[in-house]
Amino acid sequence: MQLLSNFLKHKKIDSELIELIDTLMLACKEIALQLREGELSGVLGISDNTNVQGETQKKLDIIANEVLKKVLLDNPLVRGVASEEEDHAVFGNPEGRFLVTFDPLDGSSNIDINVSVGTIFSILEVPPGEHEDSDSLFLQPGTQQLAAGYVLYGPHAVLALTTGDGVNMFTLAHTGDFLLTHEDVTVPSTTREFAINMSNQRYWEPAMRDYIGDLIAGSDGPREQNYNMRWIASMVAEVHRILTRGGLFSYPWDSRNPGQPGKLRLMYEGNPMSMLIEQAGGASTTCYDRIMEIQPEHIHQRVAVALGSREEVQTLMRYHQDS
Ligand SMILES: O=P(O)(O)OC[C@H]1O[C@](O)(COP(=O)(O)O)[C@@H](O)[C@@H]1O
Ligand SMILES: [Mg+2]
Ligand SMILES: [Mg+2]
Repeated sequence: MQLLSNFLKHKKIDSELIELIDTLMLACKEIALQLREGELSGVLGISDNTNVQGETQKKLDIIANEVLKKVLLDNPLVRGVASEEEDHAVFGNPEGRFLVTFDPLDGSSNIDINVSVGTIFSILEVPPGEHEDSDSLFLQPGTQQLAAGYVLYGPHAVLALTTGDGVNMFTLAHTGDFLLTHEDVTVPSTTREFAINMSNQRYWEPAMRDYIGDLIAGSDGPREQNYNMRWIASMVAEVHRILTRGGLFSYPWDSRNPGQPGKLRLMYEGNPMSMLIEQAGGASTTCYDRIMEIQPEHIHQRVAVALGSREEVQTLMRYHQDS
């Protein structure tokens, strides 16, 4: 089985990008180790802090964030990083070529119950020209991403990676190497499985209520077939399932926070997951528009998300367009 860096060299990926991905994986391996020890290393539970989005930070949110920040900023290729857990972007080498955004630990409500969590990342290039260090360097649409991926810390740790030429998966071996385990992953275009937090149903737009209502009606409704439902409350695990066997995942706008486009974050969750899903032949939208074409206005911007098997996402969009 091929090593991650050999595979990327073989694919003729830019050597600096390979070096950056290797650096990211160093951090993810460290996070995987901390997670493995659980209660034994005293890393479970909540901290006394809240992040910029007003969410209580788990101890492991902070640890994962610190590991990624340190390892990445030690690499001179990195100009700066933006994290879900930091108020503003943090900068390293002024001559660095790359910008990295990350959700250090996605699905952190699952840590204490020993259910899968993950690190989601996106790699951008510093735009041409002279720029001061500021959040605005990161405000590029998802179409500008050079690479994106996640490491899912499940029963085994697995990296899903795209550098803009398909999606490949690598499993973390006991030797500490990521080895190629799935090449050219594709999302089936149709599905009978959906993932959404049904407890928010009464807050959704009528179009979303109608769409999900028709899935639930199954063979007795207009879709004339039965659908199954999953909700892990860990986007990284839901996307991994979709990359593995298809499906539809949505965290839509809801009226609990009417002024907020959605719960998930554009730069740390929406864009990287959209790039992976699109590169695997799926679709990723806000229910109305392609996520990767959104021009971000601030780094912590939120977004409504509906992604997965292409034909099912198109059906969901038709419900919204017709409403
Ligand atoms: O608890 P809810 O409202 O169902 O939200 C679950 C969603 O929130 C998230 O946990 C948000 O990510 P974080 O854990 O990084 O804040 C997603 O992974 C998941 O899809
Ligand atoms: Mg998250
Ligand atoms: Mg998180």
